[in-house]
Amino acid sequence: MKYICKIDGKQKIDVRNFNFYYGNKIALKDLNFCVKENTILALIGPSGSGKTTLARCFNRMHDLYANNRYEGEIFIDDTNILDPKIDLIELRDRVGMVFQKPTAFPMSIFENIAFGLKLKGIKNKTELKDRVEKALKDAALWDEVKDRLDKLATNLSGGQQQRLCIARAIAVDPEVLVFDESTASLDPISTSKIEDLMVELSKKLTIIAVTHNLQQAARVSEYTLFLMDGEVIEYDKTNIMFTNPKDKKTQDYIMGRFG
Ligand SMILES: Nc1ncnc2c1ncn2[C@@H]1O[C@H](COP(=O)(O)OP(=O)(O)OP(=O)(O)O)[C@@H](O)[C@H]1O
Repeated sequence: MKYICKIDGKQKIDVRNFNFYYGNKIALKDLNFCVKENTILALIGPSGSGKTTLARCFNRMHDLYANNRYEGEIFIDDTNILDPKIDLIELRDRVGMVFQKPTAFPMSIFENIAFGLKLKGIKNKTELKDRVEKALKDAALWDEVKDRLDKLATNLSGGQQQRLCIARAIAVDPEVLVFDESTASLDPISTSKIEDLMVELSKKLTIIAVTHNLQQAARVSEYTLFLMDGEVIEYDKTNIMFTNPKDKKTQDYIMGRFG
């Protein structure tokens, strides 16, 4: 696979000669591509193609299991995040993740957001309050929860909990935000709110969004990367890929012939 970097803007992420293994099993093969800054890249592909595996490489989540192995390089700006010397806590502040299932912690709405800030060593009450408020505003949740910040977050609706997870992720000022099927368990109205939020957030940070929903990829992303069997089959501007896919496999997938 040749190196793909035909973005029309500043590059934020650069993936080079990258392979990923679960034990002896190779799950991502010879990935070479870059991601434009302050935009949304959609990762699409059939079930088992490696989308989640790739998403989890950007903040080294796979390090939780000893048999997982990365090869090659992933640069975020000038830092190779696969360098063994990298501080993983710092990396996970730079690269936030929002998962498929909303995961509010069983504590108050305020504490859900303050949690990560306190871990970063922020103790000043006024600063905590201001940053929690800003994160909730940026996640378009503030108006719905401002009068009940001390109430249990797990009582919020699924869509609200997902926006709470986004608020928690953005509270620590990440540069990159990875959404892994983050609207898959939500109703259409909540999905639409999250999509609007993704587009708004992408003005300030770089978003990678795994999705099975091709309409969603078409609605929100500027670029799309199509994966199959752990390989990049095609990478292009979304409007080009969806109207004029070059590879037969991409055409078949987009036409709903498999996956
Ligand atoms: N922990 C693991 N150990 C071994 N193999 C795994 C593990 N997790 C995923 N895989 C394998 O890696 C490949 C890629 O899986 P991955 O979950 O990344 O695909 P995906 O495109 O996200 O699929 P889906 O759309 O169904 O979520 C699959 O063959 C899967 O079986």
